[in-house]
Amino acid sequence: MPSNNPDTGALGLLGGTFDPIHFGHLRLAEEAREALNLAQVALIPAGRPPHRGAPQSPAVDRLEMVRLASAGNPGLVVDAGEVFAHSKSYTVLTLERLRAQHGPDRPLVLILGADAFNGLPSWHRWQDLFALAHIAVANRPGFAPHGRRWPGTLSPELDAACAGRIDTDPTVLHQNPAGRVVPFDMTPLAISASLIRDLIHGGHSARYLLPDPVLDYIGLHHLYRKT
Ligand SMILES: Nc1ncnc2c1ncn2[C@@H]1O[C@H](COP(=O)(O)OP(=O)(O)OP(=O)(O)O)[C@@H](O)[C@H]1O
Ligand SMILES: O=C(O)c1ccc[n+]([C@@H]2O[C@H](COP(=O)([O-])O)[C@@H](O)[C@H]2O)c1
Repeated sequence: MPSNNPDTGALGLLGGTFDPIHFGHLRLAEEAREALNLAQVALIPAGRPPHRGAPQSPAVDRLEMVRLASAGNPGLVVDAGEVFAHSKSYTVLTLERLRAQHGPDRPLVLILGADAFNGLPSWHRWQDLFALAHIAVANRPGFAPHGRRWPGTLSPELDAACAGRIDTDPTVLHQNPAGRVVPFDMTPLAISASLIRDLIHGGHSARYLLPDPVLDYIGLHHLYRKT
């Protein structure tokens, strides 16, 4: 039986630009926590995401929106270790920090949407990620893997790196601290931060795509509006 102790049980890690955080992120975290029996999921807003331009909203606002979105859910915690750093938010460095913090035995589970997982071979020191954490991959509308065809659609290098690591039984995540790749299904939600930014920029409503307190914060701070 996996431990749900918030200090020792498997810890999920969901990094993102969160510009802004939305229900796609929150359901990803919540469904991962439930489906994979994670003790908690840490939301880790990126300061300088490596593979895209600078976020539209300042770090302080994106962090506050993540705090507002996760408030009241003891299954979610906020990790501000990346968001104010001046260096790029390389996941391998964050995993090294968290591995040192939590010790060699605690299972760490990096949670990725299918789009992020497909891009893994372009990440900094990506092959080292497997020694530091497990990887759990969720479906995302518009991005190919998984279901019955997965992992047949992976790029050859990702396919090779995942060989012998893939398991559909999430209990493996609790038997080792790192190294397994587990696909899981979440409620498909075709929500993206860029859609929300575009709606607000165009003067349209983004209501019901993200939590009301986050939408209120966006309004109060004039984020994503036409200048
Ligand atoms: N609707 C969704 N369903 C599943 N996974 C998602 C969804 N939205 C975001 N994710 C995942 O959350 C993580 C962080 O995503 P990110 O902060 O880049 O959000 P985004 O909505 O993709 O942003 P943008 O539209 O600005 O690219 C990634 O692993 C991504 O795959
Ligand atoms: O480590 C890398 O090279 C790397 C490259 C691209 C993305 N990431 C991380 O993946 C997460 C999602 O990134 P993004 O750009 O889709 O918001 C976020 O935590 C980023 O820091 C990490």
